[in-house]
Amino acid sequence: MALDREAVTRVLAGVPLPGGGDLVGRDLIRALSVEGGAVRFVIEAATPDEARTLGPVQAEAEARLKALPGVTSVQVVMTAHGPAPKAAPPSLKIGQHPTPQQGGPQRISGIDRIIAIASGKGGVGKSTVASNLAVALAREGRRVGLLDADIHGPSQPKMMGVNQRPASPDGKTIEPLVAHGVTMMSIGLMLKENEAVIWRGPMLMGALQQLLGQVAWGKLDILIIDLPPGTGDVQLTLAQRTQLTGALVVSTPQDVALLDARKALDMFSKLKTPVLGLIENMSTFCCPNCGHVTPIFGHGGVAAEARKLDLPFLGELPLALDVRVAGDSGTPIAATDSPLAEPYRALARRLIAGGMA
Ligand SMILES: Nc1ncnc2c1ncn2[C@@H]1O[C@H](COP(=O)(O)OP(=O)(O)OP(=O)(O)O)[C@@H](O)[C@H]1O
Repeated sequence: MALDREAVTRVLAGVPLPGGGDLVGRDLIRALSVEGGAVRFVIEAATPDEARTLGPVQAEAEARLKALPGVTSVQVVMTAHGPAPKAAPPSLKIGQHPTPQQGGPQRISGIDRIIAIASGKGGVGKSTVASNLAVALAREGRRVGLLDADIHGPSQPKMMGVNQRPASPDGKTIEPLVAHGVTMMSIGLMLKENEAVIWRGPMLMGALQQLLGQVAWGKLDILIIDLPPGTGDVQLTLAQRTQLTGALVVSTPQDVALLDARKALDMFSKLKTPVLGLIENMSTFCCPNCGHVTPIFGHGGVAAEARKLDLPFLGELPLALDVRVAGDSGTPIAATDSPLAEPYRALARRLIAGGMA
């Protein structure tokens, strides 16, 4: 039987909690995703203290899931409401409380434009678009930065093929890494592998502020920010503190993804962040064997939505096995000579022509 959310939920419902009840019954599971054999979710504790007592529960849940047939990997993140713990956050002091900021959103010196890549729903390919667009823009000669701000599931280190810990010779400035011509930084590079993230609210804002302000980005034509999916703290903090050129919203053509994309669009409108355009990912599926093209998710939905909302439609990106394989291998397809690099090149050129990159 194929692995699915129900099977995973059943296992989690069997993991007991110290004070009675179980992980599912007491509603502690958030953002559960099951992709192939990869299971990811967040355990949301009420307080940082409770998060600490749930350590053994997290380990038990991981062990039980790993024993479930079909599971190849389990990634669990712990979050907590309430005041952030006083204990030192990860090294290089990423994750400190934010410092007060006078005035409204600010520019980052040396960076001409900042574009956030957003999606309403997880798993629609936002990170894939961010990395490929960054590489395609760099191939067009732009000076490009890529900031992975997806605190709960940073995927850019894997997609861009980097895993070194960034250096901080002076203990204050963080030196970004460079991959495929792109200057990059990810919150994932600052955390130890499997380290539980128990930041919420202020700590999260502090971490983001540090990544924007303490990373030695140098001179950039454009900084691309890969946001977490949805409409949460990171999006809010970013729009309130940083002068964004605008946001690009990625969606698949399915109604359910579009429904969530509308929520993201509504959030940007409330935050007064211009939406520069919509992108349809997984538009059509090109069979790697016979070349036949199928609109698996009902191609054209995002273009129609863009027309309806009077927003620019910036392009369609096909669903293709090679795109995923390239992302998994650390060399985005846009960095290769594959014909599948073409739609990303076209997107990059379109942004450059429109003065957005
Ligand atoms: N056009 C595409 N063709 C094939 N696979 C794709 C494509 N776009 C994304 N994928 C694959 O789908 C999965 C999810 O993509 P990705 O991580 O980019 O999505 P996301 O929206 O950033 O997800 P998350 O919400 O987890 O941050 C990845 O395995 C990725 O390789």
